[in-house]
Amino acid sequence: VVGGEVANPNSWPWQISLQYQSGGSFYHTCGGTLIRRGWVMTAAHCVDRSMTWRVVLGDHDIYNNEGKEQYLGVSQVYIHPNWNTNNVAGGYDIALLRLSTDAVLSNSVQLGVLPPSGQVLPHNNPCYITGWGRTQTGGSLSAQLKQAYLPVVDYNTCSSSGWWGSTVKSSMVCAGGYSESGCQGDSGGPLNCSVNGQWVVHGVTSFVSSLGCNTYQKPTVFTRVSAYISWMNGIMG
Ligand SMILES: CC(C)c1ccc(NC(=O)[C@H](Cc2ccccc2)NC(=O)[C@H](CCCC[NH3+])NC(=O)C(F)(F)F)cc1
Repeated sequence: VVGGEVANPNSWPWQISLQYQSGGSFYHTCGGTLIRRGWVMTAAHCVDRSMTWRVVLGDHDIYNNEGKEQYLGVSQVYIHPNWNTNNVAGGYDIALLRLSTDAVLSNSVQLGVLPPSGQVLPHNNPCYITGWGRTQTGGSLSAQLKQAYLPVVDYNTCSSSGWWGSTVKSSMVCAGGYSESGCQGDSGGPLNCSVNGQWVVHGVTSFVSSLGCNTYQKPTVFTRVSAYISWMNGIMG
């Protein structure tokens, strides 16, 4: 996350850290959202290499154990069938992870609320991106979870020339586009939008400009969760 601030610990209790094993250690690679006690939603581009994954719930500082963390294995990865790893602009950047054991819910570990199928938010709807991603283009990951205010940029604006043009599809959500943005390592995490006074996870962090994370008029682009509700229900049952 470029800009914004460090979040209050566990104030986004559905945010997870997706980590891969290398040698004897695990490393943060993406964010995700706990959507059922046994299921995590993330980006397809996060899991299109087969690795040994783990999900960390209730985390704040990814480099220190503060006692509220739950470390769960991943028993199955479901990548959207239309995802094309060579074309993030094609959309379908969404995947579900079946956890090897169910999460134990608490103040620090809660389920994210998903939108109704088809819901599209208006321009400037208040949202926050959260994640442990780089804090500058080419920078390093954030040790502590960060948040940044990223209001919705409607499709009409986001797909206009000078903005993302035809790279962005209506199955995506744009947000931000000024000084705050997502960045590498935020992928797969939630776009948390305020709808009728409730936080709803409307996006899965997908891509930023290859010119740099907080590029002017290239808002962070998210998979629009409300376009994939029926696919997810088909997988999770
Ligand atoms: C034109 C279109 C096909 C397109 C192609 C690539 C991108 N962006 C990218 O590829 C930038 C590259 C980058 C590197 C370093 C610093 C900043 C940006 N990376 C990204 O946007 C990666 C997703 C890559 C998926 C493709 N394997 N996502 C993210 O970094 C995140 F966190 F914002 F979600 C954006 C659009």
